[in-house]
Amino acid sequence: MNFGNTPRQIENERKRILIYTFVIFGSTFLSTFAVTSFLAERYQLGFILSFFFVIALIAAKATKKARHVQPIAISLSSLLLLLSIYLLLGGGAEGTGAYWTYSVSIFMVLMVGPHIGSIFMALYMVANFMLLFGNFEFIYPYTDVESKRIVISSFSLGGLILMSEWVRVHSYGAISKASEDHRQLANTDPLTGLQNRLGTKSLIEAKETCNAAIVALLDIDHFKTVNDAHGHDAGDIVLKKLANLLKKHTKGGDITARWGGEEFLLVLYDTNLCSAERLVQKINHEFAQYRFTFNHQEQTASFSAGLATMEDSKQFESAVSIADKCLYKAKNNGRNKVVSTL
Ligand SMILES: Nc1nc2c(ncn2[C@@H]2O[C@H](COP(=O)(O)OP(=O)(O)OP(=O)(O)O)[C@@H](O)[C@H]2O)c(=O)[nH]1
Repeated sequence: MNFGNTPRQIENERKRILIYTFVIFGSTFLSTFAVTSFLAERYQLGFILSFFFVIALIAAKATKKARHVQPIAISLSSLLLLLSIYLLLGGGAEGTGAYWTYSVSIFMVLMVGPHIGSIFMALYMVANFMLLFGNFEFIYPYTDVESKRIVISSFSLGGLILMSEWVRVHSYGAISKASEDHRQLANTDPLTGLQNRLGTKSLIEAKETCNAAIVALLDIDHFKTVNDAHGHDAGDIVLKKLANLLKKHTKGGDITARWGGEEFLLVLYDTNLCSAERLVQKINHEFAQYRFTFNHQEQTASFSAGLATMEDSKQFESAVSIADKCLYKAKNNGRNKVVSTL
């Protein structure tokens, strides 16, 4: 059984299963009681139950095809509300119909969830109260004691099911949020707020395979000397400055990551090697121009970069490896350089 990954998909699959459950149990009961009603010459009840049996089968077929099952769930719940009212009114077989409305009303709420379910349950309760205490001529002649028992038990059952649905939805929301927060934490570099390796790989995997891009690997030059001269906190400031520059110069769809230590990675979409090289040169220039002040001393920093083309997501690892070779050349050629496969 696959419930999907997002809260929406999980909720959709939950409803799909509930509809199938209704179809399996409902159609068994409906068909059995339809036959017994016909045999007992309760033709109206027999026809109504047969109608709901057919509806259950149609719902099963529609649910199989539908991507989003909420409209089917709402339609079924509306029909179940009508079935409850009919059973209350007619009394089913010798007044037992009212008791069947308990399970029908539970299904009605479970299928649509607590928000819309509250409306259906409220309508059911109002109908229940009005029909049983309204002294109407057309309703099955329940005794006073029966009416009170049915109203009280259906109200307490309705309240309980709504409360448990609200608790389920809210606790489930909290679990989803906690799991999303953990996923974010696992995919993000805490110092710079950029993607880390894990986050980058999952973003790459999520992309269409045909997405071509340019991969750029950037490494701060002589970063150890910044740490040694001014301390680790000063080094962190340099890392954050470069991270902010990378964020500033990249677009929403691009990937900006801290690849490790003083190494950064860009995956630039909708561009070519030439334009990407110009962009990295521009970032390089801006970074080199920046004056840091550590312990009343001015300090500059630079980076070297290597760029390679990635034809599709599957080539990511090999593109990083080629970009790394270009980066190595940039370092060997005196640093503060951008080298591509051009
Ligand atoms: N401040 C700080 N330093 C870090 C962090 N991660 C790695 N480093 C430091 O980055 C330095 C990397 O040094 P090297 O690999 O020798 O590279 P480099 O000094 O930049 O020299 P080249 O790359 O050859 O130009 C090491 O001193 C690490 O301790 C970090 O999160 N914060």
